[in-house]
Amino acid sequence: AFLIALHVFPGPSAWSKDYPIAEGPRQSPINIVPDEAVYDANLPPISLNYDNCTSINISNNGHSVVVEFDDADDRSVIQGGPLNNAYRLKQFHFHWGGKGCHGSEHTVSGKTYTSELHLVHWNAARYGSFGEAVAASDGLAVLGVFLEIGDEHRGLHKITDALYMVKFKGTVADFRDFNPKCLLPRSLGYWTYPGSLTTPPLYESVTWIVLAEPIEVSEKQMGKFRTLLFSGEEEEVRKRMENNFRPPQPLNGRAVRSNFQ
Ligand SMILES: NS(=O)(=O)c1ccc(C(=O)NCc2c(F)c(F)c(F)c(F)c2F)cc1
Ligand SMILES: [Zn+2]
Repeated sequence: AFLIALHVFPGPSAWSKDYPIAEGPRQSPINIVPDEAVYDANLPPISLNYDNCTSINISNNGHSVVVEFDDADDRSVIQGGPLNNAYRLKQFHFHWGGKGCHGSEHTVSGKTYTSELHLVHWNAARYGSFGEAVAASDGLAVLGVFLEIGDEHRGLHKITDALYMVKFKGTVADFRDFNPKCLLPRSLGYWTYPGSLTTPPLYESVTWIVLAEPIEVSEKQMGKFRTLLFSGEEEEVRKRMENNFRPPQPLNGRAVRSNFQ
């Protein structure tokens, strides 16, 4: 049964067969070791300008739940930090576990969090579309935010209350006027390193910016993520969407820098 499972829905360990870059030099996620991170006093703060962002929809793509934004102009961008120009917000999505405290993609000295939010931005100063930027070494900037179990998160409610509309793979629903700024922790202290997409095609095109301070969400809110399904409405076998995270990959000598001591 295990071998059938591996064949039917190949997990991360099987990706290198179809995507040899899975064993490339700058893969993500990684285990971040704060004591080995290089404090870089020249790293400016991250600047997020989401005030005029336009969310469009929320969808279940069979891997995660994704909120897409209108990226036709520079209305919502991230800049500063390790970035040489403004990167446009395209979408955000989450990775999470089953019950318990694993589920994040990045780990911190081996510690896993219950979930990880990824805000995906692309370099519109240099590339004409997300599809073009996604394969370029400086094409993407992903802001990672850890989620840990604690008090209920008021900003997350709008998302968890919409999940019932996108239970099945391939479902999409309107999702307007959501500003992801409410999902950020108080501090924007971060680690940054050159990495990749954490799902196929695993392109090594991501400047990762991982915030050190987690946000708190309740077990009840996380439970709603686990009511999503990997499977489509027509499939007879229902597979709960959980554990959609890739484990940490070799650092291969990359420097992880921090803007805090
Ligand atoms: N977990 S993460 O590292 O933050 C991550 C971020 C974005 C994507 C993504 O956009 N995939 C779909 C996708 C592609 F993978 C493409 F290569 C492409 F050209 C697309 F247009 C596209 F939507 C995958 C993983
Ligand atoms: Zn992700």
